[in-house]
Amino acid sequence: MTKDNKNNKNKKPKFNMYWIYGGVIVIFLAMQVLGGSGFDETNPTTPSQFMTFLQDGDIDKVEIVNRREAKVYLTAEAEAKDVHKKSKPSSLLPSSTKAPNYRFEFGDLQNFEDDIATVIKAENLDPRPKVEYKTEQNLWGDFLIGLLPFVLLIGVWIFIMRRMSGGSGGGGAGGQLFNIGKSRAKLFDENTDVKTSFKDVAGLEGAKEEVQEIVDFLKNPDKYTNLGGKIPKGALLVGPPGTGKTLLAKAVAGEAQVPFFSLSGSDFVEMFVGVGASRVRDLFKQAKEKSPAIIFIDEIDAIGRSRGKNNMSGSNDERENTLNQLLTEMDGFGTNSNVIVLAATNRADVLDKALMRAGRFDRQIFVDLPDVRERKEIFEVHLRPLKKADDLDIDFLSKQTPGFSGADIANVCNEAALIAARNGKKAVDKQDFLDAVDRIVGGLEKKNKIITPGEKKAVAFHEAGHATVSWMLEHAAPLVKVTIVPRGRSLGAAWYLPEERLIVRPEQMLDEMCAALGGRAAEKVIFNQISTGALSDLEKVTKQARAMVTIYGLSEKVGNLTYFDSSGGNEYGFTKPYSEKTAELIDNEISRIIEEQYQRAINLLEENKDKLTQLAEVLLEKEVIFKDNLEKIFGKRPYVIELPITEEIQKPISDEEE
Ligand SMILES: Nc1ncnc2c1ncn2[C@@H]1O[C@H](COP(=O)(O)OP(=O)(O)OP(=O)(O)O)[C@@H](O)[C@H]1O
Ligand SMILES: [Zn+2]
Repeated sequence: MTKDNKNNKNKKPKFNMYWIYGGVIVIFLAMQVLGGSGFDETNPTTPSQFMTFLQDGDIDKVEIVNRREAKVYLTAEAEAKDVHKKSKPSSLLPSSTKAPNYRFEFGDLQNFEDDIATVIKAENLDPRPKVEYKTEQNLWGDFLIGLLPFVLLIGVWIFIMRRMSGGSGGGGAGGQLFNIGKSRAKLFDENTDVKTSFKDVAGLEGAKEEVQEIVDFLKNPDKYTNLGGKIPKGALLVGPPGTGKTLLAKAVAGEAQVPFFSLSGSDFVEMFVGVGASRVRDLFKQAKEKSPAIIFIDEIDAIGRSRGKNNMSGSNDERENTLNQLLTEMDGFGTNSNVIVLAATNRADVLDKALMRAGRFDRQIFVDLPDVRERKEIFEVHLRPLKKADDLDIDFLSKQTPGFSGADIANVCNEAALIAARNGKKAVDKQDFLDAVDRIVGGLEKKNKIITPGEKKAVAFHEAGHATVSWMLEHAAPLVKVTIVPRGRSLGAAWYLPEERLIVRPEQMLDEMCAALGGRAAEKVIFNQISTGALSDLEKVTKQARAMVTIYGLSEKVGNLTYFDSSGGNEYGFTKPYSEKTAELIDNEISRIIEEQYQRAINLLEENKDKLTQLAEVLLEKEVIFKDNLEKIFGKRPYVIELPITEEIQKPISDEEE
């Protein structure tokens, strides 16, 4: 905003504010009167009576209002026959008026919906009773409660507006004020802004294929509707943060050459009653005007969280109203409106089931963390704008970044460029990338952390111990990288490639325990003394051993039984489901298992003391070693771990020592 404008505004006389207050109140009142249903006194009934009517096939339609009240419309026959007379003291309303025959509050929406579905199925009702969802505003309650903070906040807001001079000219503070119910969606126009295409989205083959269909729907809707098919209204992109959900949605818009409305679920939520719902309404109105179009709602969980899971505060009415409005809009627009809603979430499991019903977000598209091959493609995309050294090995980089999301990789590339620039290099080379990866994995390298040479040696042997043992054992996870560079709170770490196993055999568990104990065993073998550095190893091993004995029934002495309770277990937690004698047996078994594996690790390391020492020395010198260094010392690993080709590496397991 220009200076003129600002001055202008400051000159405005004060009474103007009161004028605005008055206007708001009048408009608010009018909205309530026009929009609200008022009070209609229809006969109350109870949920169980309702279920009886439903079973008898006497129900034509149920309207679910505000997710807590049902309005019931009987079928014409039921009304004519005047059945259920006993349950309703006054006469039925004539069927020409559309007032419901009954209304009642049911407790939990989910249960209620389930009950209805069960009855419909059991009775095989035909025609099926209709179930519709509505939002209605309660005339005075919401109004009075909503008004006070509203007025106060408007005061504050106008104050802030005047100072910040935000907004785009014209209306000034007043204009801003009346825009509160307007959607905050960012519009990317097809001609100018939506330039993203599938080429910019690396990997994600499956997801791209699925959204390709949506592109098709948007481009040639007739092709589908001519055959009587219905165009889907929405799809849910589900996946961890930073995996490219927003990118994918944008690419759909770019490929279909349609406008793209983008906003986040939290944009709907304001402290004012009714604002969210009105924003939803406005958003859909805008999108329909520009149709075909895509609406993208990021973080839909902000409004779509299922009811009753996390609300104690009672402040969720507003969120629910917003959700209801969204559902109503999605149900409302015809299949021919050519607006497709894409929504993204990290957690589909917390979403209200109502969102996933047919005709809403009935498609789920999974956007997973990238595997090695996909990571390579993502690197290629983000390396394009960088000046990189000629010998940069992208395969190597993608192998070094298991568990990284697309956003992490974009971050690595950027960070590497910054590091190279800081060091005055002409091109970004391998070392810059490795430093960037380290920085992102474990925070800044603490080069200045005070660690004595003795400590460093101990850490090197400890980590070398892990590496040696896991190299020698068939079922231990193969190592990716070992480091003794202090980082964060840890002095060293080893990264493994975990295998995805569905069924784990005891040999595998034991090998893993042995490898985890390899650190302490190495300290014992080399220095004949142990340290506190193995805390996290011991914790892991103890848990594993306990699980073997008490959960998986893998101890012969305890037998084929489990003390695991899938129903959540004993809520009081002070009685054990076994006797003192068994408790002792369990303890003995746990320590026997651990002791055996410790001894095994010791023996292995005694036998390979020279190699262990060699490895530790390389570690001390280089601080970081990879698989290749291990192969130089030990030769090729005799055991090949067969990894599925595509789904290779999940998150690295890092074993960190305090
Ligand atoms: N598959 C990919 N190909 C290329 N770049 C990607 C990919 N995935 C992510 N990125 C990069 O990461 C950035 C962030 O991704 P995006 O915002 O789409 O993630 P998101 O899944 O929507 O994350 P969030 O759940 O946090 O909203 C993108 O702008 C892009 O630079
Ligand atoms: Zn360790």
